[in-house]
Amino acid sequence: MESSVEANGRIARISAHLFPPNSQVEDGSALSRGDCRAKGGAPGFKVAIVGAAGGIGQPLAMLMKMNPLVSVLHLYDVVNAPGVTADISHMDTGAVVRGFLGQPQLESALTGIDLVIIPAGVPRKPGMTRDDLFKINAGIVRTICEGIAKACPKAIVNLISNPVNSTVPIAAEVFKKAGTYDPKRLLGVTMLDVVRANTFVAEVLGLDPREVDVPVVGGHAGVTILPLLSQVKPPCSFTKEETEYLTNRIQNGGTEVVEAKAGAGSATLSMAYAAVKFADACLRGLRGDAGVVECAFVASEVTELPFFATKVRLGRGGAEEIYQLGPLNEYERVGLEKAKTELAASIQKGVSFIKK
Ligand SMILES: NC(=O)c1ccc[n+]([C@@H]2O[C@H](COP(=O)([O-])OP(=O)(O)OC[C@H]3O[C@@H](n4cnc5c(N)ncnc54)[C@H](O)[C@@H]3O)[C@@H](O)[C@H]2O)c1
Ligand SMILES: O=C(O)C[C@H](O)C(=O)O
Repeated sequence: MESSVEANGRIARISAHLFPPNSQVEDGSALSRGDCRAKGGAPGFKVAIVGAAGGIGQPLAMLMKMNPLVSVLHLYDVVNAPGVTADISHMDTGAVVRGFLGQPQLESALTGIDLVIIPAGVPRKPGMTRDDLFKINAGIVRTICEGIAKACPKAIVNLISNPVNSTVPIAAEVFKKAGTYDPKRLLGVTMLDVVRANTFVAEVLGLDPREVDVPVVGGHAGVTILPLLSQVKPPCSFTKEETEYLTNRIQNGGTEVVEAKAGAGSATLSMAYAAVKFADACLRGLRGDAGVVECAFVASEVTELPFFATKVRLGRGGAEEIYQLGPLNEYERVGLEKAKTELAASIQKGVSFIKK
């Protein structure tokens, strides 16, 4: 039987591991078996979620704690981070969870991190566009990216905060200013558009959504969300009515949820699912897996715009290869022109916010 001194020493060791300097995790949450196991050094990546106590952040934290590629999970928010951290840390999976609360702890939350996922910021209410969130979220994203530039300039960044069409250019400008910009490592998350497109197309085709792959290009707002229905896998064709129904439904999927939630926010659960699907792909890329391809909003030369969402191949350096659009039909070519006009203005708005 172990002596009480040995037992105390072990508890002290666990506590020291769980309560890094500046961590706000409370004592009660510290003594979890999940942390004992991870003390052994489960191999994996260090992931931070910024905005971890929010509607997306909480289920995202839960799902990332379940991801075997994650060894350390930092949960940062300006409110409620200790409670969410205590809760998640009791899950008996490998990742060590640490909580960080408030601006003074942002740098500690980000230090040593491989992948930063950012769902911080306000969500839409009915009647609002994503661009209406710019005023508040632009400043939030700037602050977080300044922290990333200082604490983990080589991390892959998955940016979820809306309006993505402007927040990604904001992040790029912050990183340029700091001298840390690597376009391959900055990815705007458009995975929810793909998830929705796969679901809605599968409904129309009478297939299992897991068998369907719909490329969605452009950006992440209204007409900038451009599903390429002519490139659906498995190969299939749609009537004009089906094409219009599917394109409208995919472009307005976010608004559908905002209206159904009737003032209580926007998509959180499907977004957390999509964010984890995308983060997992980024981690597999970081690990060196071959053939990891997903859609994302990235710095791009596919069109004349400086940012555009297309399929990208994810590797050790982030978005290592950016795929061309492929052949478009007439309906998609018209959609592309509309998408580019709106995207150009949103990108410029983001750039000017930092350059002003
Ligand atoms: N890219 C996408 O497909 C997609 C999908 C859904 C939602 N979103 C966007 O994600 C964002 C978050 O949505 P939500 O429903 O989780 O909102 P929410 O209000 O439920 O949660 C946001 C969280 O961010 C935190 N936060 C605010 N300022 C912060 C800061 N400076 N640093 C760290 N955390 C901060 C808040 O405290 C809150 O916990 C919104 O902008 C929303 O529009 C994007
Ligand atoms: O629609 C929103 O405001 C949230 C998000 O961008 C979505 O597509 O669900």
